[in-house]
Amino acid sequence: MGKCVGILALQGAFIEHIQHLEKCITENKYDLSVTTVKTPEELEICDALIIPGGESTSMSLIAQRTGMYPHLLKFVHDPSKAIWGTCAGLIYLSKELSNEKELVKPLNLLKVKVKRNAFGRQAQSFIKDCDFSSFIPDCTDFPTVFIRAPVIETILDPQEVLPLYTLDNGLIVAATQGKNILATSFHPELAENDSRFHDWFIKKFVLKQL
Ligand SMILES: NC(=O)CC[C@H](N)C(=O)O
Repeated sequence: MGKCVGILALQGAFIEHIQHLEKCITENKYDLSVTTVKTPEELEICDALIIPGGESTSMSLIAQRTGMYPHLLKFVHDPSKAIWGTCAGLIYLSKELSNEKELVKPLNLLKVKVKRNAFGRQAQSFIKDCDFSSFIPDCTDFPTVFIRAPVIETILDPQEVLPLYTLDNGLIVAATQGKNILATSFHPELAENDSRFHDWFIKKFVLKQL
């Protein structure tokens, strides 16, 4: 039976992730299914989990109030699962927050210290063409969306966490940990009609073909 990719749907931009994944599955005939995850039963059937962008404070509070927190904690710490956090998802996966941390109880997985809203507020959001060809073949011009984005301020375990993409000013905005964890401070799910990032995630982290 094919693997199942879950998208945490407590809060935030989960629909866009589903649309990209379904496009990749249809176009490449991957033996994969996609499901939203709001309950422990939905999480149980997943081999991978994407934690979307949104608001990490809200996501954290909802996870605690609905009783999902311990289930998420167990799932993301299982090394057989593929995990990807985008923006608020990156914050929620991290071990340490350097600011605005009062109401967030993170999943304590990604061995980094993260700064929330590192580029300022909503008005300072931006889209930038980024060259991801060092890890996605021929992807030199990915329309990369940053919305009140965090940055990885410190890598706490350089043996395990590798920077994947760094902006010209030296800020780390994407990283991997081991072979199963990906974190991006930007939103590949908001790239219109461009599913190259999702396709790479499927191939490298879910199907482990790369
Ligand atoms: N686009 C986003 O996911 C924003 C993240 C938000 N600024 C937070 O701190 O949770």
